Amino acid sequence: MLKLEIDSVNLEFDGRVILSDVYMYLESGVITGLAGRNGSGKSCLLKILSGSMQASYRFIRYNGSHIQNPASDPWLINYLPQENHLPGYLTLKDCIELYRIDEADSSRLQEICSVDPSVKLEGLSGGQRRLTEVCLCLFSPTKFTLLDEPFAHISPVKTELLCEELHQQKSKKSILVTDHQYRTVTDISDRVFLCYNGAVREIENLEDLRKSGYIPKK
Ligand SMILES: Nc1ncnc2c1ncn2[C@@H]1O[C@H](COP(=O)(O)OP(=O)(O)OP(=O)(O)O)[C@@H](O)[C@H]1O
Repeated sequence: MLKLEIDSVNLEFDGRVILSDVYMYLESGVITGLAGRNGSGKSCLLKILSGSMQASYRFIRYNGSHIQNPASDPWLINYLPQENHLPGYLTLKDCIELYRIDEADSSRLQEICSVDPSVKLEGLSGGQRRLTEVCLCLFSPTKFTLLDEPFAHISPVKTELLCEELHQQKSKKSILVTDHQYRTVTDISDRVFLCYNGAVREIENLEDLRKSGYIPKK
């Protein structure tokens, strides 16, 4: 089993504390959900874990050993930001190469996205482009995949297909998902963390999300 831990995360912007002494962990074969109100620090935590944002302090361990920069190993973590980030002039075929996706997974990706490999990303609709960027991360052979709002702009039928694929892929890797479609996130996740008041803790059930004020009272 592979384990990635992030510990003692402190993040401030202009003296405003965003994350304080945060600990969270990811394990292979597991889908981890991350919930929390707007602005609670979820995206920042994913960026810090992926190595794309500096924190005032953070300590990352991979299988018990400290790692300085998670981004230095291209096979370790990939990260889907909240906004689409791939240049529009790339075709799906270019992206499949860039993400080192093998032939079998590439066929599956094209099936889910219903996109021709010769099409440029700029020629896709908002939802098609989002789904394509999500699937590229998911099918890429990294050990950990961090997905920030993978269900945004995606139709119900494609959301269901994507959830099925997340289940398939978790046998090969560890997946972290944060998204405000909290029912989808809690349904697919094996464990769920809540980002609240600068801290992150594991929750037991939807009632914990309700108590935190993240989801409405019944
Ligand atoms: N580069 C930055 N400079 C200043 N403040 C920032 C920066 N990036 C994030 N923040 C602030 O940090 C806080 C946490 O932001 P973050 O994007 O992590 O929230 P989030 O939980 O992902 O929210 P949402 O659910 O709305 O996407 C917010 O108050 C945001 O304004």
